[in-house]
Formats: sequence, structure tokens, C-alpha cells
Amino acid sequence: MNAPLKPDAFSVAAEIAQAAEPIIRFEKVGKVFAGRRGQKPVTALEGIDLDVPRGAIVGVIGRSGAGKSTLIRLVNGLERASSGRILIEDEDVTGLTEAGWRTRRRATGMIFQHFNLLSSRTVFDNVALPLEIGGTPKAEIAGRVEKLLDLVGLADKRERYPAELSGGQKQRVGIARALATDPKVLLCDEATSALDPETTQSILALLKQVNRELGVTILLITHEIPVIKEICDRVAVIEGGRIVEEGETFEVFTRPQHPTTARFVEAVTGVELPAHLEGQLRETPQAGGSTVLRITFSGANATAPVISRLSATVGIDINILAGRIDAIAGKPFGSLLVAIPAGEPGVGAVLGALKGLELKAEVIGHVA
Ligand SMILES: Nc1ncnc2c1ncn2[C@@H]1O[C@H](COP(=O)(O)OP(=O)(O)OP(=O)(O)O)[C@@H](O)[C@H]1O
Repeated sequence: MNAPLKPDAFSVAAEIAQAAEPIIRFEKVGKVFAGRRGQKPVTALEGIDLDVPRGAIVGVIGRSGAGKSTLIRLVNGLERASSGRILIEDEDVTGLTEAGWRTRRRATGMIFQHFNLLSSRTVFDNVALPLEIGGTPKAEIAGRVEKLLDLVGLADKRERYPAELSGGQKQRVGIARALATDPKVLLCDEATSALDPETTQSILALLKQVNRELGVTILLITHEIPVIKEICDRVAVIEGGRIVEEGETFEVFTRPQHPTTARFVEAVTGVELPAHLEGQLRETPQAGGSTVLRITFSGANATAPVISRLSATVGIDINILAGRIDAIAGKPFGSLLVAIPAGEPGVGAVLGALKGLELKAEVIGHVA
């Protein structure tokens, strides 16, 4: 009898390839809307190259009119690409017929900003709808819907109508309905934009649970950077119909390359000087004054007692002016603004010690 196969280098590599394999791939995708009544055509998307790895949560962020809705609508056939190709699970969907899309959409759930529930149907019947349309037997539908309502925490609301629910509860129904056909991909179109911050957090936690526990890949579009920070493994920044930056959320947030990205992430990573000091900031050191440094922490360093270590190493007083520590895609990241005595040896010694601790530091100015 053959010995059971052990994992070898090849199967490990295959597993890694599998993990990175895109479930959705955009290849040079463009979308031009024909101009209406003598208007010029509108180029909504141009040269979009984007991979959505299987099992990941990928966010696309951009301002109003950047092309986000058009991009996500291409993935379930609500819009058709004008150029390029879109592959879903290796199937080129660019030229699919409407009948082809009907089958394909069963593998792609979608949730919406305004929930799009049927007001005349109960919670149970809203969730059951995609299964009824797909011809699932009634007995099977009941079991499936019960499970989904348990998952989204609405088992006790099954006989309620949408008008009797809060926004967060409506979105939970939307999520249950989108998962009814057991899709591999969930598309989220500004799913939390109509919700208050606390409800947003609970819906994001549910989406993360759906991703991690059911293995559903999530592609979401949003104009809210906290949404990306909270749950996305990867982020693409879109502007004027083009992706201007794309990568792992933590990398993009901590080292933004494009000015648009920098502006977005500033809102969640930036730290500002107190107003009374901001006005006093000068480019040159002031005699007897202080130098203001921005220190950036990430990963393991973000939770280390850096300031006390630094103070002990260089033997000078470090005054904390402002700071923020947060988690980006689950990893700690922080910024501190500190003041140290101006001139040498203080500044040089502190910068040297920070480098030794693998922390990023920059002088942002001087105060009297
Ligand atoms: N059906 C359409 N016909 C003509 N132009 C369109 C159509 N749909 C979108 N556009 C245009 O395409 C561009 C991108 O629009 P899109 O709705 O994708 O942006 P968005 O980033 O989702 O914006 P918002 O957040 O405001 O919804 C805009 O200039 C928009 O006016």
C-alpha cells in the first residue's frame, strides 16, 4: 500500500498560488457611456487592471463620480465593458448574454446603500426571494432562510416588514438575501453609507465574519476611508476613472504614493498640532526653543514603550504634543508629535536613536 501523500514543496507552492489566485480580474477595462441628446460621451473607466484575490476583502475608494459604481456594476452585468476583459473564476464574462448573466449572478451576491428590500414582503420572504426565483424546493428554502437569519442576528424578526426595521437591521436582511444562493463573491455598493457610525461598525463586523467564516470574497466600493481601514485586506484608489494606487491596505495607508491616497488616509492616520502651537511653528530653530518631530510607529513597534526607552537612551526630556494609535487592517499603526530641546545634541541623538528602533521620524518645524 502506498504511504499517504505528505505535503511537499510543490503542494505548498500550489496552495500559495491558490491563495493568491484572483477570483475576479479586470484586464485593461474601459467603460464609455454614450452621450445623451447631443452630449459628449462620458469615459467612466479607463485602463482598469485589478485583481481580487480569492478569499480577500478588497475595497475600491474614490470621490463622487470617480467611477466606483460603474466598476462594481460591471462585475454583475448591470453594465457592460466597452473595452478590455473581466474574468470571474477564469470565465471571461465580458461578452456574456443576459441568460449567461442570470446563472452567473447566482454566484455573486450584492448589497446596496439603500438596501433595496421589497416593502410588501416580510424579512423571511425577502431573504427567500432569490431561492424562489432559482426554483429551490419550499422545504429547503425554509431551512436555508432560518440559518441565514440566525447568521445575521434577525431570527426574531422573520415576520416583520422592512418598514418596521432600523437601517442596520435592513442591511442585515440585505446581507442574508445576498447570501441566500451561497455565492462565492459578495459585492457591496456603499453598504454602510446610509448608517450611523455605530451601526456601520456592526455591519462591517458582520461582513468580516461572512468573509472569514464562509470564505466569501468581498469587493466593496465606498467613499469612506474608515470602512477600508476597518475590514479591507487590499485597497484600490480610483480617480477620474483610473486606479491611481493599489495594494495591501496597511502598506497603502502607511506609505501612500499618490496625493489622492495621501488625502484619504490623512483623515485616519494624520495627527495635528494643537492650534496654539500650529501658529507658532517656524522653519528655523529658535534659541532655547523646541524642535517638533513626527514619529510614525507601525507593527510591533506601535505598542512598544518607545518614548520612555528613547528618553532613557538619549537622556533628554521628550514632550508629547499630540498622538494617535489605531489599527489598520488589524495591524497597529500610530503617529506622535513630540517636542525636544532644539539644537544638538538633542535632535541628532533622538533621530539616531529612533532609526535604531526602526521608527520613521521627521522634523516638522520649530517653536520658541
Ligand atoms: N448611465 C450613465 N450614462 C452616462 N454617464 C454615466 C452613467 N453612469 C455613470 N455615468 C458617469 O460616469 C462617471 C462615473 O460615475 P459613477 O457613478 O461610476 O461614479 P461613482 O464613483 O460611483 O460616484 P458616486 O459615488 O457619486 O455614485 C460619472 O461622470 C458619471 O456621471
